[in-house]
Amino acid sequence: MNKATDFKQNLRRQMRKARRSLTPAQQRQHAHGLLATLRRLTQFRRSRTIALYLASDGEISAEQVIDYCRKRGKQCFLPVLHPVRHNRLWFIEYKKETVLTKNIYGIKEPSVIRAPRRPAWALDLVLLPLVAFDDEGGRLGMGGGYYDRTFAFKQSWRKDRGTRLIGLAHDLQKVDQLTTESWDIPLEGVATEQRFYNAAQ
Ligand SMILES: Nc1nc2c(c(=O)[nH]1)N(C=O)[C@@H](CNc1ccc(C(=O)N[C@@H](CCC(=O)O)C(=O)O)cc1)CN2
Ligand SMILES: Nc1ncnc2c1ncn2[C@@H]1O[C@H](COP(=O)(O)OP(=O)(O)OP(=O)(O)O)[C@@H](O)[C@H]1O
Repeated sequence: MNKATDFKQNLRRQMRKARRSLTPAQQRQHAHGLLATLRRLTQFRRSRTIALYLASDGEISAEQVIDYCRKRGKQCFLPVLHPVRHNRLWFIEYKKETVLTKNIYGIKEPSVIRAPRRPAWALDLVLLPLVAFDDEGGRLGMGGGYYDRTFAFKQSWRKDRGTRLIGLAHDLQKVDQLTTESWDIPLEGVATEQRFYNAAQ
């Protein structure tokens, strides 16, 4: 294992532990603050089709955001591990009546049978879970490369077009600078319970 990989693994372990150590009261506060941050964001206000996630492992909860979106008539989608294409995500609409099942990581996701899917590029906004971030759009995920592979098409497109990618995190998950890999897809910014870190120049 090389030095950079070692560094990433250690950072993952450290950050996952830190976010899991938050108390239920802090988690609730952060979830509430996150919605306030997003409501101030033009990119969020303008989006009609939004992908979110169901939190696990201490991730900042997006459920208040989901409730808000539904009230505002925005369509919500959840990532589902692609049943055939290795390490890619599908996005399935998440309605009140959507049946959820646990995936191989124990994360709840919509059951794919007969569910309407949406290709990644046809979403207005994707709110991504992450393990660590910096203020230049760098993102460290769980290590599966799911989001990077799914959004690899963005690298060949003009940067200012198509699906917008914004990370969601607890403010404590911020680091000075992450080393970026050739396959990393940069985020436009990261929203936390405290503020929005804008990475777009
Ligand atoms: N809430 C949520 N949903 C998500 C993601 C996420 O990060 N958060 N993903 C973002 O990509 C995808 C799932 N990716 C994941 C990748 C690894 C692990 C994980 O727990 N890995 C174990 C080792 C698993 C193994 O046995 O191989 C670990 O690191 O402990 C979880 C989710 C899609 N859905
Ligand atoms: N576009 C891609 N094509 C092929 N392999 C890729 C691509 N993107 C990432 N990978 C591979 O996926 C693996 C995991 O990548 P990385 O550690 O950056 O994941 P991550 O961003 O932390 O995870 P996730 O997106 O699932 O939260 C790497 O070994 C990398 O080689």
